[in-house]
Amino acid sequence: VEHQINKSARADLQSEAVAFTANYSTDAAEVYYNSSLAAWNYQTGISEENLNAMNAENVKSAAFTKMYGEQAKAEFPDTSKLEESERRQIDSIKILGTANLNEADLNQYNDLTGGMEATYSTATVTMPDGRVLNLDPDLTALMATSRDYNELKYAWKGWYEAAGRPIRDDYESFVTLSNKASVADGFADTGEYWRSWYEMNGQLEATVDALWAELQPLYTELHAYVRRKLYEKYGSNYINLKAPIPAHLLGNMWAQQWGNIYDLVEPYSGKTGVDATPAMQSQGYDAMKMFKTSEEFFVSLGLDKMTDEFWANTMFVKPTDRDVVCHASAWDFYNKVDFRIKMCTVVNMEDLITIHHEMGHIQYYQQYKDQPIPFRGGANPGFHEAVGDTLALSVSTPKHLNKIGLLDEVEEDDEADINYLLSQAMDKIAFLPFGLMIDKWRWSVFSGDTPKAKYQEKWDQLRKDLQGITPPVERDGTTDFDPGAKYHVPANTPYIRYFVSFVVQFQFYQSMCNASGHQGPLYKCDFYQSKEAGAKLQKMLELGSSKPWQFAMNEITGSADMSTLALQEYFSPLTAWLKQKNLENGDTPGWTDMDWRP
Ligand SMILES: CC(=O)N[C@@H](CC(=O)O)C(=O)NC[C@H](CC1(C(=O)N[C@@H](Cc2ccc(O)cc2)C(=O)O)CCCC1)C(=O)O
Ligand SMILES: [Zn+2]
Repeated sequence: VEHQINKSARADLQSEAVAFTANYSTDAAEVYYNSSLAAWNYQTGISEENLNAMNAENVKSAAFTKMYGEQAKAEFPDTSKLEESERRQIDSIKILGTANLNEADLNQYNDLTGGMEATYSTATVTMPDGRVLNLDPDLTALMATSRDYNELKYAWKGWYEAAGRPIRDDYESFVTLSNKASVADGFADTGEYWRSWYEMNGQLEATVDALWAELQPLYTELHAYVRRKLYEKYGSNYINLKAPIPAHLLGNMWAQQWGNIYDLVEPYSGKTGVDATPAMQSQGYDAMKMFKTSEEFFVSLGLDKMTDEFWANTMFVKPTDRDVVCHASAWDFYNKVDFRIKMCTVVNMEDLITIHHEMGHIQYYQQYKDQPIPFRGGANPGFHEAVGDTLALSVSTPKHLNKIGLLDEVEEDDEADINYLLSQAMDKIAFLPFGLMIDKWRWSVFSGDTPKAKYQEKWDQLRKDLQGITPPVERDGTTDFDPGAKYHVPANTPYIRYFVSFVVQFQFYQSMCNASGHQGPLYKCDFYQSKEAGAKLQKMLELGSSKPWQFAMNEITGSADMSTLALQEYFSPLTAWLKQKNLENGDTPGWTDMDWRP
C-alpha cells in the first residue's frame, strides 16, 4: 500500500510540475520580451529616459522571477523524483539571481551596471592634435592601422584612463551587491554561480587550466615569432627579445587578437592575400550585403533563414543622431519570431567574421525556439559562442572566399598555406590566454581574493604571466582600473565562454568537415552547401540547454569531452614552422625578463 501511495504521490507531483513549468514558460515569454525590448531600446538609444524605462522593466522581471522562484521552492523542495525535463527546468527557476535583492539594492545594482555601460560606450580620447576619438570606430581603427609607437601609446593610455578609471569605485560596489544575490541562491559568490552553468561539479577551472596547459606551448611559439617581427619594426628600445611585449603594438586595444598586424608578420610576401577587405570595398559591399552573404551560408547548410522581424528590427550601422552601445550583439525576444542583431558595421573582413559570429547566436535562438523558456540557452555558454565562429572557419578559407568572389585566385602551395594558418593563429591562438584571464581576474574579485586595492596589480600579473604582455606606461594601482576598459567587465558579461568556444569550435568544425566528406588537411575544409554538415550542427542546436552539454557534445562529435586535439591538428603545419623559425632566429619562446619595461 505504501508503495502505491508513494507511486501516486510521485505521479501527482510530476503532473503538478508539468503544469507549473508550462505556466512559467507562458508567463516568462511575455516578461522576457518586455525586458529584452527595454534593454534593446536603451542600448540603441542611450538616454536617462531609456535607462529608467529599462530599469523599471528590470524591476518587473525581478518580481516575476522572485514570485515563480519562491513558488518553485515551496511546491517542489525536492525535485529528484521528477522527470529530467521538469527537474532541470524547476532547478533553474529556483535560482533568483539579482531578484534576491530588495528594491533599494536592486535599483542601486541597476544604476551601477547601466552607468558603467554608459561610461564605457561614451568614453572618448582627445589626441594631441585635438581630434576627439571614440572607441568604435575611431580608436579601433587607429589601434589596427597606426604603426607609430607614440601615437599608439597615447591612444592606449587615453582609452584606459577614460574608460577604466571612472568606474573603479562603482565596480567594487557592484561586486558587493552581485555577491549578495549569489549568496542568497546558495553560492559562495557570483564566480561560483557563473561556473555552475557548465555543470562540472566545481571542475571548470581545473578543466580550462588543463586545456590551456596543452595549448600554451603553441602560444609561446607564436608570441616569440611575433615579438621578433615587432623587434624588427620598432627596434630594441621598445622590444626586448626575452621580455613581455608592450600591450599597444598588437593591433588591438586589449592585445586580445593580433590579426590587424598580420602585415608586420607575413611569412611569405607576394602570395594571394588572406584578407577579403579590398575586394569587399572594391565590389561596393555594404552592411546589408555582408548580412545577406552570411545568411546565405547558413541556408546553404539547410539551416534556417532569418525572419522578417530580423530584417525589420536589426540595427545594421551606427546611427548618426544618438548615442548607442556599438559593441556588436545578438538578441532573442523570446517570442519565436523577433530576433535581432545590433552592430555598427564597418565594411571589412573583421566585421564580416563578426556578422557570422552574431548570426550564429541568432541561428541557435531559432533552432531552440520551441524549447521551454528555461532551456532557451546554449548547451553551455561556450557552445553559444562557438556556432558562428565554427562557420566562419569555413568562410575564411581562401577556397571559400574565392568561391564567393572575394579572393581573385587560390594558390595551392605550402607557403600560401602557412600565410593563411598564421593569419588564423593571430586571431585564434593569440586569443587563448586573454579568453582565460578575464574571468580568472573576475573570479578572484568575486571570491574576495582580489580586493579593490589589488584590482590593477592582479590584472597586470595575469597579463604578464598568461599573455606575455606588459603595459606601455607605468600603472598606478590606486587610480588605474584597466579591467574596466574592456567591455565585458562594465557590461558584466562573463568571459570564460570565449575560451571554451575557441577550443570547442575546432571540434565542431572537424566533425562537420567529416560529415561533409572533406578529404585532406583540416584547415582547408569548406563545408559550404553540405546538408550533412548542417544536419550534424542542427541536432546539437535544437537541444538548447535541455540536456547537459556533455550530451550535446556527444551528439555532434561522438565524444563527451572538450579536447584541444582538433585545434592542434588544424594548426599542426604552422606549429612545426614556428618552432623552426624561432630556432633560426635564435629566439627562446617565453619571457623571463619579467621586470623589463619599454
Ligand atoms: C544580448 C546579448 O548580450 N547577447 C549576447 C549573445 C548571447 O549571449 O546570446 C551577445 O551578443 N554578446 C556580445 C558579444 C559581442 C562580441 C564579443 O564581445 N566578442 C568577445 C570575444 C570574441 C572575439 C572575437 C570572436 O570571433 C569571438 C569572440 C570580445 O570582443 O572580446 C563582439 C564581436 C564578436 C562577439 C558576442 O556576440 O558574444
Ligand atoms: Zn557571441
